[in-house]
Amino acid sequence: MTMALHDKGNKKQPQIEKNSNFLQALGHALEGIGQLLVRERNMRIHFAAALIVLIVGLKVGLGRSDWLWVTVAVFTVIMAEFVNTIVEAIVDLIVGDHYFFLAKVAKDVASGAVLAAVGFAIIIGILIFQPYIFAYLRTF
Ligand SMILES: Nc1ncnc2c1ncn2[C@@H]1O[C@H](COP(=O)(O)OP(=O)(O)OP(=O)(O)O)[C@@H](O)[C@H]1O
Repeated sequence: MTMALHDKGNKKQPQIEKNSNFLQALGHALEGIGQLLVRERNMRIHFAAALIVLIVGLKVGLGRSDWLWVTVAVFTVIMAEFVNTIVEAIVDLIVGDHYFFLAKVAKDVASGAVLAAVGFAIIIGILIFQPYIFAYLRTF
C-alpha cells in the first residue's frame, strides 16, 4: 500500500528546519518509532512474538549468553523493519502512485531483508529453546 504524501492528521506546525535541541530531536526519533508501529502491521506481530519469547525465556530461566542471542535476534528483525519502512517511504515519496520496476526492486529487496532477519531469528530461537522443548516433551 502506497504511503500518504502528507500527514493530514498532524495539527502541529510543520517543521523542516534542523532540530533546535536534544529533546526535540529525541521527540522526533520517538515519533519515528511510533510511525513504525502504526504503519507496519508486521511490526506489531514482531513485538507480540518478542513478548512471547521474553515470557518463555523468563519461565525457563535462560542464561546470560542465551539472552544475548535472543536480544541480537529481536533487534535484527526490528532494524530490518526500520530499513523496510524507510525504503517504502522514500520510494513512495519519489514515485507516488506510478509503477516503476526499480521501485518494485527496492521495496521487494527491503521486504526480503525483513524475511532474512526473521529467518535468522527463528534459527536462533530453535537453537536456544530446543533443549527446553525436548525436556518438556519428555515429561509426557
Ligand atoms: N511504485 C511501485 N512500483 C512498482 N512496484 C511497486 C510499487 N509500489 C509497490 N510495488 C510492489 O507492491 C508490493 C507491495 O508494496 P507496498 O508498498 O504495499 O508494500 P507493503 O505491502 O507495505 O510491504 P511490507 O509488507 O513489506 O510492509 C511491493 O513489494 C512491490 O513489489
